[in-house]
Amino acid sequence: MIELRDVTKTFPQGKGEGGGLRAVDHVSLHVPRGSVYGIVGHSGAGKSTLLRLINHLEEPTSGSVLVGGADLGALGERGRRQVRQSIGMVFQQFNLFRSRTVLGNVAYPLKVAGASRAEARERAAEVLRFVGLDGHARRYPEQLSGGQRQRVGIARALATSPGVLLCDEATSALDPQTTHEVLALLERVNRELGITIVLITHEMDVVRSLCDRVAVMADGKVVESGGVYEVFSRPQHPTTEAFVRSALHDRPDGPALERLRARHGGRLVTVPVTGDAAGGHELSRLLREHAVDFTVAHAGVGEVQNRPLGSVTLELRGAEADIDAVVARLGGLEKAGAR
Ligand SMILES: Nc1ncnc2c1ncn2[C@@H]1O[C@H](COP(=O)(O)OP(=O)(O)OP(=O)(O)O)[C@@H](O)[C@H]1O
Repeated sequence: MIELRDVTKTFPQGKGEGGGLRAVDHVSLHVPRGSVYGIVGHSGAGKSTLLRLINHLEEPTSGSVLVGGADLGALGERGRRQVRQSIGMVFQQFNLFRSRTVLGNVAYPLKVAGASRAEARERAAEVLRFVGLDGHARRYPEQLSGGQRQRVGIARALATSPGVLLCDEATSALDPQTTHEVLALLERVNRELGITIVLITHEMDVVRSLCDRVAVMADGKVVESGGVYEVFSRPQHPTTEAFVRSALHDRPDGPALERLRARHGGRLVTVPVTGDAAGGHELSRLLREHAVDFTVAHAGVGEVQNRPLGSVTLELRGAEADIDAVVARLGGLEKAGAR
């Protein structure tokens, strides 16, 4: 649905190499039709610029951007406008017109696209029903809560029946409960309307609950990408590792590990838990074989894409030689805090 081929965007006013700032640096990315694709990264990593390249609010310095097979760079102004109309956008700060009603906000892009007043109002009412705000059509944005405003933002983005929805930190200004509701709505947008979603966020929890695929950006580059479960279970890049740990909260950090050591006299090992049940059986067999006893000292196991993921930190007790044998056999399983 969306393809970026070796895309670079340099801003001339930056202080980087050759006087320019490379906000997006040789990025290639493929977003399959019907997927929910998350782009994560710290502030300044280049996420917003990447999103703006997809709907051609920014032009790439080099490389090409294809949406639905059409190369945006090769299209004329009219073609680009058409492609842009097939892409909806949702913003962190909602960007609603304060002086227009909810219905007026949602009808606005339809009027711009040339719909009659009656058509625009009818379609706007329809999308407002979809987002559960049909009773609020005559209100003004400031009479609504943050979550309701974002639902209006989503309704406005859906009004022109786009094939793609781009979300720029769509839940970052919302509290956890409202975030949950907006993510559930975006999930319906994807599942019921078949709309491809690309969202940028600095919260891995958003990726975990909504996305099928994820790309991690650092310094303008995509440092890692893949299926959400694969990236969560085997992060390769330090930036990814930090994001994943922030969502899973599964391992004791340095100070927590010190407290565990003070509390538990035996040897501490951290063992990953994945969807692979065989790994769990292997662990209990090892402990039994070597007559090593255990206590759970710390655990963080949840679900990612409906499959278990996390880790447990165990205190092992038994003869030193037996514990050594278990720890050695854990081999591929990760040892942390072992002493
Ligand atoms: N129009 C512009 N002119 C000059 N520099 C820009 C422009 N837009 C972005 N940049 C710079 O490009 C880099 C990437 O910015 P971008 O907004 O894409 O990052 P981001 O990952 O979205 O960060 P944030 O989460 O803070 O929005 C930053 O160093 C930023 O200052």
